[in-house]
Amino acid sequence: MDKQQQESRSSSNKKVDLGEWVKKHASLYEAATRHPFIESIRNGTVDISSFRRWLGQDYIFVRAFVPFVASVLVKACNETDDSSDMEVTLGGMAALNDELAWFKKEASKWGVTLSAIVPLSANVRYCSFLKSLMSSEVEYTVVLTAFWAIEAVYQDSFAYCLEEDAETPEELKETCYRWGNDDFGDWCCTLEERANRHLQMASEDVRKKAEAVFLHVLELEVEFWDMSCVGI
Ligand SMILES: Cc1ncc(CN)c(N)n1
Repeated sequence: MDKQQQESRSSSNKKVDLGEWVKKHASLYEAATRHPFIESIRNGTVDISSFRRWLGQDYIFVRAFVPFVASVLVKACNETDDSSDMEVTLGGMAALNDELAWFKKEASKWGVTLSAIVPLSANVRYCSFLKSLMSSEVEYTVVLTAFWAIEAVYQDSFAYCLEEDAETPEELKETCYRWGNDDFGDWCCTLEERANRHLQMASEDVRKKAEAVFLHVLELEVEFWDMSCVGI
């Protein structure tokens, strides 16, 4: 075995997992999952105009998220022969169909006209980041990490609003339940396991890219919540 092979063998043996990155970057992870907007839902002081802004902007985000998830699915089919990867991503795609219908129903409940929503700059930045990840140049391990991080932030944030001591207003519980429910939590864990498996096999270079993408997702999530709160 030559030196390069030895290096690549030893890097692939190194234990990497997303839980370790969450601990390593705990303050940014916390900023994304315990944001003042989320805290305000949880303690019942949420400003309803902020909630309505979030709802309209998130509908636009989810529409941009669909082609991103489709691109993850294409990479899963091309780059791995493990059917579990395809199944977990396909499950995510199916959930997005319901999610878009849910946004329409919720928008009419809150008097938000979705066709009139103009994407705000934090949303534009996030959607263009998703687009950049759709390039065939971006490795499957990197996009799987991004996919997990994007979903995990919502799961963690909204599950927090459903904890026993939360004072989330009744009319917002359905929103929190959408991402905070246990089934979605289990699905996120499966996605995390798949991503960990690929990170474990990846080169050091790909792991570095995946970690940078994980951090960038957290920053964009913070900006997205900030955007929802402007003016309070
Ligand atoms: C901004 C954002 N991040 C994550 C999710 C969860 N799919 C979402 N709907 N919107």
